[in-house]
Amino acid sequence: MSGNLLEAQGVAMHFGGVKALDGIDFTLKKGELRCLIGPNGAGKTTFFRCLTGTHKPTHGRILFRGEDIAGRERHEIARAGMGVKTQVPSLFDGLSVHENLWLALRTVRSSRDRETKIDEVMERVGIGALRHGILGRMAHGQRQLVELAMVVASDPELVLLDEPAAGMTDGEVERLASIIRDLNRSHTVVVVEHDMQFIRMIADFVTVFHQGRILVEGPVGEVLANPVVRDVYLGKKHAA
Ligand SMILES: Nc1ncnc2c1ncn2[C@@H]1O[C@H](COP(=O)(O)OP(=O)(O)OP(=O)(O)O)[C@@H](O)[C@H]1O
Repeated sequence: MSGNLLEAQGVAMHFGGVKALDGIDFTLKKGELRCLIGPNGAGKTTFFRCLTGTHKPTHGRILFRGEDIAGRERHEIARAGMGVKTQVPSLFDGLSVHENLWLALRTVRSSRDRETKIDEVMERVGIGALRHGILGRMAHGQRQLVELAMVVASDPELVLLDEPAAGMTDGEVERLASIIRDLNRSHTVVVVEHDMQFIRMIADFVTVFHQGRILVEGPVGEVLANPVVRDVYLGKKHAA
């Protein structure tokens, strides 16, 4: 056993002739907050989808807690302890935030325990004021926070967030950044994001994707100052 929570070994994903991923070796330790960044078309979303079971990789292994999950169904991967924000299966627009969380926590038998858990999750994500708000009437940013609360409620070992700051106001982005940092005290977190301002707010360690490969990884300050990374973002030619 390597001691890694997640390990990708030689993961490739081909769509016809397009090599969206071309041999990804990636490791993540328990307790990390890792950001996956890279320019458009770099392969971040494809990698995320391989991790969560939306795509079955063409080649390679994905070990989660030591077990190969590559190609498994999404619900099996979720059950193994991965919480994914883009795929919240049971969000009801006609119900309130409290009602949605109540349903999400139906495996908690005792009503009192369930209420306690709901309060805890709402406080953690800072949505106590939205408790009785109807989901379908909420602004985009508020809804994003509710979706995050649904993921937190399931108490996954690993939280995967795909562009969580997309479409949020500056204030909401700041709040989201502090929620994610707080969440990382108890959970391992992976964030796919191309908003650099947001990356600077939350990241310690980043992995840069480029043309289906990992170009470089390291501490955020070092990586963002790397001239090769800058060139890739500015679209200058670079032989990876
Ligand atoms: N379902 C698909 N069919 C064919 N090609 C695809 C498919 N999904 C992704 N690709 C291609 O794979 C490459 C990587 O795309 P991907 O969406 O993973 O990049 P990304 O880094 O997430 O980009 P962005 O930041 O724009 O979301 C791109 O060339 C894209 O066109």
